[in-house]
This record gives sequence, C-alpha cells and structure tokens, in this order.
Amino acid sequence: MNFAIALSMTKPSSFLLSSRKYHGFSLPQPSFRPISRSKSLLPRASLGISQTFSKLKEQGKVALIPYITAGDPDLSTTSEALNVLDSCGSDIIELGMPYSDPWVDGPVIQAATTRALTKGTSFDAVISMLAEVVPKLSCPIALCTYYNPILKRGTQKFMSTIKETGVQGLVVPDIPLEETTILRKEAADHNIELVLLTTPTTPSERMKAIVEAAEGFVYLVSSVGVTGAQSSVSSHVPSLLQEIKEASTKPVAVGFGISKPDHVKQMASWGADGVIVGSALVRILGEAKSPEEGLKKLESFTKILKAAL
Ligand SMILES: O=P(O)(O)OC[C@@H](O)[C@@H](O)c1c[nH]c2ccccc12
Repeated sequence: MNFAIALSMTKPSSFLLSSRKYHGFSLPQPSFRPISRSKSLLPRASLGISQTFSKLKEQGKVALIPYITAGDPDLSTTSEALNVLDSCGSDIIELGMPYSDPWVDGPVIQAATTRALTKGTSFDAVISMLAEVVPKLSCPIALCTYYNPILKRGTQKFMSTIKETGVQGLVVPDIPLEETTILRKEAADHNIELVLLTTPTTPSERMKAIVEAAEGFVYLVSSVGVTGAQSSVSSHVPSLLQEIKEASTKPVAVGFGISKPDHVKQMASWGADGVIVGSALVRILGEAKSPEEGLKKLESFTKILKAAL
C-alpha cells in the first residue's frame, strides 16, 4: 500500500481502476441542510489557482494550502472550517471529498473519511454545502477526489456540477497521466484547473510530461507512501524541486508529511511556491472534544503556519 501512489504515477493502471469498483453506501441523511445558492452571491475568489500563485510570486510569498476532509466531524463544521481557514490567510484550500476506499491516504485522513461517511456525508450534500460557502470565500477551493466518484457521475456532469459551486481546481490522486485525456479536456472546458501529482519515484521523462499537462500548480509529493504527518521532511525535496523548476515555470506546491511550522519554513526556503498541510489539520478537527474546540484550535494552528511563511 505504501507504494500505491508511486505505482499509480509510474504505470498506466487501468488494472487498478477496473479492479476497484465503487462501493455504494446507503447512509442516513446528512445533518447539513442544503440551501439553494442565491444568484446575487458572486464568488469573491475572483482569482483562479494559477492566478493566485502569480499574485503571490509578485509579492515574493509562498502559498499556504490547508487540506481538510468534507463532513468530518459534520458538514456544518466543514463549512465553518472553510471560513476559518480563509480568514486565517489561507491562499488556496484543498477540500477532500470523502470516499469509501481512500487508499492513497494514511490513517488520519482514512479515519476522518470513515467518520464523514458514517455521518452520511454524500457527494450531493458536499456540493450543496460548497454552493453556499464558496461564494463567500476570498481564496479559491481545489476539490480533492478519487477518480471513481467522477466516473460514476460522468466526467462532464461532474465538472459542470463542481463548477457551479464556484470550485476552481481539482486534485485526483489515483489517475495516471495516460488516462487523464478526457478529464483534462472536460476540466479545461469548464475552466477547472486540474492539478497533477509527481512523486519521488516518478521517472524524469514522465515527470516532465506530468508537469507539462498540469494546471493550477504541480503537486510534488514529498515522500513515497501515503498521506500523514512525519517528524521531519524528506531531504529529497530540494533536488526534486530543482528538477521540476528546470522543466517548467509552473508553480510547485509540496505536500505529504508536512505538519509543523518548521517544515513549512523549510519548504519555502527550498523554493517551493506552495506548501500543503493535511493530516495535521485533519487530526486537530478529529481529536477535538467538540466542533467549537476543533475550530478554535484549527484557527490558532493555521495562524501559526501562516506566520511561518
Ligand atoms: O496529509 P498530509 O501528509 O499533510 O498530505 C497532504 C494531503 O493530506 C492532501 O493533499 C491530500 C489528502 N488526501 C490526498 C490524497 C492524495 C493526494 C493528496 C491528498
């Protein structure tokens, strides 16, 4: 399992996709009440993802990109958490769509996903929540989803649905480059920036093709394995960053295993354009005794991370 993501990035993996059927869940209704989006609410996030990076570059700044899982502990808390993250100066927010087989994720995000699904967090409920919240945010949102939920809905329908909420970007961790043709076309047609991932084990030529095709930013997975906080950051990152930067001028954000202000600083000093922090924040929300406590702790930790950049 540790090599799952590397495998998916290095080999065409139709065998992986075809062997993983969608596990349909029949769950209770979500506690979040969908509210229809007012037409007068235009998205405040006027900048897309690559534009956000351009603006930050002009200012000599590095993007803070927090990740949380939708529906953990419940969707109302997720909508508040998005507001908290936005108001603490997050530059882009990555929101994970809970999925029943999150095989690229480590124990913290897997547990969050299970809690979210147990609460009845469905795709449609997340979309309703986003339609209400995204227009009020000042930073762009990138949705992170496994490929099966996209396949299940049909790529075109999926893209139009997420675009209507105001989502600007998409991260799909389990689709190899060879299979992204339709996804990339539909994303481009709907003005959704499709972020692609490269890992430490991605061969150089393949990395170049991934970087060439990526939109929004290039997601550099810092270490081989699944998501999850680590005590120190991988020492391979500087050479990987250099290799990507030689191939392209696209912004590069580093994720996986980054959990502390020192890590964030280290990534910035190595030349990353953005830093993604997931499990550390997901753990804060998951371990809190109440949603209120979780949101408070999320706020103070995000401010600490932002101050480190
Ligand atoms: O949790 P970490 O180690 O901080 O890594 C970020 C990561 O959580 C986020 O980008 C993410 C969550 N699930 C994913 C699946 C694949 C790729 C990336 C992700």
